[in-house]
Amino acid sequence: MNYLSLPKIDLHCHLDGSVRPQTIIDLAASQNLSLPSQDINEINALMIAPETCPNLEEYLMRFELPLSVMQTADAIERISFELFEDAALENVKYLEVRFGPQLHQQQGLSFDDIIAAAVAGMQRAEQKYDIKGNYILSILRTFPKDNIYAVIDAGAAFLNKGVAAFDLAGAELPGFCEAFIPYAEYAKQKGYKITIHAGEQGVGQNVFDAITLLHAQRVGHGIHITSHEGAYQQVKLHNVGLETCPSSNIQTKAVEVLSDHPIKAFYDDNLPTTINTDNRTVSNTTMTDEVRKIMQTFDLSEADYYNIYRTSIDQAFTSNDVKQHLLSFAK
Ligand SMILES: O=c1[nH]cnc2c1ncn2[C@@H]1O[C@H](CO)[C@@H](O)[C@H]1O
Ligand SMILES: [Zn+2]
Repeated sequence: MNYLSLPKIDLHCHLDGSVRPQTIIDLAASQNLSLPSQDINEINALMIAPETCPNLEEYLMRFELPLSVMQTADAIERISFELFEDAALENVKYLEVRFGPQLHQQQGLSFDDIIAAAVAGMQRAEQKYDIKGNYILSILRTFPKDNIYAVIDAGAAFLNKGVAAFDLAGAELPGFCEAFIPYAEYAKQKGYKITIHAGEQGVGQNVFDAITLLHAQRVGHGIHITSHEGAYQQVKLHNVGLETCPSSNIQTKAVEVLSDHPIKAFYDDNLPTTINTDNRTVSNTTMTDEVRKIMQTFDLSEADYYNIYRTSIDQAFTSNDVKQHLLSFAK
């Protein structure tokens, strides 16, 4: 099977976790920032999370270095373009990228500038390559909540013009959802779609809460629904898309080894299961690698792959026109 040439869809990919190492070196030089090293291999090693981190927090430390160079509009535009370019060159036909606008204000950029730059980079790539995309705005769960409405308001101007959805990311504690009910409600009213990181490090109850309290239409990872019958049934009942990210799930110890990943059981039980990268640099992966790993580990056929591809189309936060275009690549 030629995994590179398969048409692919990535619904869960973080901008700051997918920066090219060489771009970090270039941007640090042009921004007069000092780096721990100028050697591309050492920069790469600093950004790639170990094969198994003790926990999600250890994994999340890898984002500091890329974020240090992502504090200007030009840098964000470039990194956004390059991510869509990298994906297009491996036949990703549709890509939803998420990032946290709150993480890009170290030099005073406004939320509007930050979101506009990310969208502009995506649109430049859409002109050049056969790829379409949308942005998802991630709120950091561990950050002060005082500017969440401002992020939602700034992003609302880009809805249907490059921004599609609202997300919660960062460290996952049991019971985190309740504190975010008013923000998810507000985002929904403004017209955002909703996806929430849940059931990754935290308990299955978080997935149940994300669906029932925060209107999640998809969940990031969702692994721990395996040990929570109520959450499992909610996913099934409401056709909630499971954005699984196999390599990342091993690194953060959401699962021990790939053969233990519940993705095949989810697929066999007709849950809306998708394959995604999470972080191309931090997880040292590509969509081609993720698809290959899952297909080989679980002995999936080409027909199985296209079932998953069609589920990704169904779950994508995009227009019917784009969905029709994506279906044209399906077998
Ligand atoms: O797998 C993950 N689980 C939870 N949070 C994550 C994951 N990957 C990245 N981020 C967080 O999302 C922020 C915005 O992109 C990143 O800076 C990182 O803190
Ligand atoms: Zn993620």
